[in-house]
Amino acid sequence: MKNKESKRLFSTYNSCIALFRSAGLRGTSKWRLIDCRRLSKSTNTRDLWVRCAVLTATVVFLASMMWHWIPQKTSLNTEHRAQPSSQPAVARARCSPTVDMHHVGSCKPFASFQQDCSLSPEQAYSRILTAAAAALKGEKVREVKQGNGVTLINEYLPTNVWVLSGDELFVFPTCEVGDTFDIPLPSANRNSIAKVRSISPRVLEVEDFLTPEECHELISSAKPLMSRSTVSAEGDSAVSLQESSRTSSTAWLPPHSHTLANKLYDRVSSLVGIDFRKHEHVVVEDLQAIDKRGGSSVTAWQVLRYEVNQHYHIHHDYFDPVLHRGFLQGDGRNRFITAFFYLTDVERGDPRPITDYSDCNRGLRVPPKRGKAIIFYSLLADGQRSGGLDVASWHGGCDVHNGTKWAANYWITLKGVHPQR
Ligand SMILES: O=C(O)CCC(=O)C(=O)O
Ligand SMILES: [Fe+2]
Repeated sequence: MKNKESKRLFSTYNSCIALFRSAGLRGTSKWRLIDCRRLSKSTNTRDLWVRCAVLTATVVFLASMMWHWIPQKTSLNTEHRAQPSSQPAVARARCSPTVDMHHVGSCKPFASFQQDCSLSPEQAYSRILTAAAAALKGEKVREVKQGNGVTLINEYLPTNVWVLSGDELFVFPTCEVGDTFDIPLPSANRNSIAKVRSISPRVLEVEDFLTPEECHELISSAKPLMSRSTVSAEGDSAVSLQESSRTSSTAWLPPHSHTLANKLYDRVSSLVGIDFRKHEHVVVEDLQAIDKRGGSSVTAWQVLRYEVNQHYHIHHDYFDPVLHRGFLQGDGRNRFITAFFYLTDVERGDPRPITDYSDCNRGLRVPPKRGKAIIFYSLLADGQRSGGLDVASWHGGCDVHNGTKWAANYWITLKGVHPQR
């Protein structure tokens, strides 16, 4: 009897273990609820089998639920990660139901547009082109940009957009001093922040636009080529004069620095929101563009060096039709944007104004800082084709008090403009 009983207990225990094993589990003493040893000691065998079967079925059921749940959770994660590429989260945030449309550089909208946020970004973009053309009475609308100069293709429209007609070029809207724009610089694989420093003239400042290594490379390429800076003679801009108003030294960078210059060409293009390659009437100015007699091959970089007490008195970068009539004949070229770069930190004794309207104690000051870019406009945004000059763009480089100031000019020039005064 004892033997029979122990056989029964043994077989109950084994069956219990077998059941759990088939469910991929272990019936151990740790798991009180499904402890095979305890179950096998029970005298009511049928009851034991029923309890054991119910427990096993529960465990199998729970296990299979978990089995399905884990892969499901993983696939949800995958979907979540995939979201940015299909862009619904980003695009929805950009979908403003009301979009104000502006002319280039303008802070006042000329029309508003009710957007259907259920449309795809492409459809939304093509609808705004149509709406802008209708609002502009059929004018040929070319492009719609955000405030930072980025074309709004494949994105829903934000609250404010800038509409470009014909061959109009993007101009930063300088609505409030301190406004900032996130500027993507694909050629540098990073973004920069452009900060509005002045509304009129339009002046924006961008910290760390150039890396310290790039500043160093521009300086060392220019160093052996420096000569006294000149100004264009009134009446004949092809004639360069040494004047007491500009006492710095200048070098136009030679082609051996083209690798850096080419890289920076694209970066400056992104900075000002204009694809230079796409517009025939946009040229970056090099020495030959100014000097009709030709000259050696150079890039668009004009590097400047100011020693103590050297300066460039206030002036305009545009060519005034009254003073430079000869120069403006031909292809009617004039400076539109000055991109100006500081290549060194100039030691600060007392604060020194750098950009100024009348004298060095008044006006907007932009302290030199290595890598910083300044953008300002010499032509009015709405006068790009007529050459509407922005008289407010007076500026200068004040006397350096301490150390050496290295800087560079990069002029974005338009062809075929007809200046008015
Ligand atoms: O050096 C500066 O701060 C200004 C230079 C300048 O305005 C120029 O070279 O046209
Ligand atoms: Fe200037």
